[in-house]
Amino acid sequence: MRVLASAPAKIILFGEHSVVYGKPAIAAAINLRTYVWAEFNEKGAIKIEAKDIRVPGLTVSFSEDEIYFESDYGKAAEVLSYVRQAIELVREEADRRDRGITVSITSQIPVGAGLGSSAAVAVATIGAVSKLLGLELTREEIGKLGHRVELLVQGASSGIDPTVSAIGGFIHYEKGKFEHLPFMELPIVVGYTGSSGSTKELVAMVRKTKEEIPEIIEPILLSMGKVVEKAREILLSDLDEEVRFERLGKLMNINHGLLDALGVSTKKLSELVYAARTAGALGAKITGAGGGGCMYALAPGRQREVATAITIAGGTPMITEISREGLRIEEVIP
Ligand SMILES: Nc1ncnc2c1ncn2[C@@H]1O[C@H](COP(=O)(O)OP(=O)(O)OP(=O)(O)O)[C@@H](O)[C@H]1O
Ligand SMILES: C[C@@](O)(CCO)CC(=O)[O-]
Ligand SMILES: [Mg+2]
Repeated sequence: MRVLASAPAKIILFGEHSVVYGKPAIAAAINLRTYVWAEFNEKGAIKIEAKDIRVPGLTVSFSEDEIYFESDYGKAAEVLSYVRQAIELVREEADRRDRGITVSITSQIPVGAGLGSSAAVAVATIGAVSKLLGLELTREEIGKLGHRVELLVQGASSGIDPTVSAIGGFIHYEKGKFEHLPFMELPIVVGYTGSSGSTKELVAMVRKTKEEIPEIIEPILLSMGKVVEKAREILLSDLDEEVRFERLGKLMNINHGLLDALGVSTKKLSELVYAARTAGALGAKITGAGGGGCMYALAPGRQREVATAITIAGGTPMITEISREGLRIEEVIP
């Protein structure tokens, strides 16, 4: 039997980092996907084929049943740890720790770019392997297992990324609980700096600063939570679209400033943010963990101009759409 599952990337509209400390956040699944094939192998081992993963300084290539690391083994093992943990967790849930499983991954999501590649690969792997082992899990349960994978690998995770990747759509998330927000098309442009940041390292860096100067960092996290609550209120209001976008844009700019204060922006991210605002975006901010990766801009009627400004500033614009669908079982071959 072979199973193909896929799971989407996400953007965090408001509340990254503060969500790790129990504050709310708002996120949406987007139309870039990671695909995972899962099948049994007779060797009782876990085998991972990650055909197109690109991590600076590391090349991993694979043959039928061997994995070659063209750099140090430690780094390669670390890169594949989300997938390995996802498989191990599902084998445990199914009480089939002995079962040999081969997974093969292809992905459209840039890695370490703030678009939730770690959550998408974990969720798609859990989806494919659980189906293979005959476990009946809901999307919500798969999101929770994805959260456990992120906790095991990163040490800290709010769970928002695996939740939105598993269930799809547009959500408000707080302390493991989510609420679907009304589906709406937002006129946004995502700008990719081309460089990556490690969520594990950025979350650890914020924690260290918080421990050093809690009297300064805690009020920032509190403000971020308030920005999210205000954004939710605006999204659920019946305000006129123009006013609504203008207010959301202002909140995005405040949220970006607060993230910058936490130290997770970079020169390039800020350049793309300011280029977008200058080209007429109502708001622009980092999305995801930062340290490189992506920003996004809200630009009703100005998406083309903002995309051009991002290109001129040295970034790669992506016009993305919100994906209603989360985890999908694409194919089951008996
Ligand atoms: N296609 C893939 N195959 C295998 N592992 C992957 C793949 N895509 C991502 N990963 C794993 O996820 C890691 C990147 O996750 P990380 O959380 O640091 O960034 P992200 O999820 O892309 O961004 P963010 O968490 O800010 O949304 C990679 O180093 C690798 O371990
Ligand atoms: C930085 C962070 O808040 C979002 C990463 O997309 C981490 C998390 O919520 O687990
Ligand atoms: Mg991640």
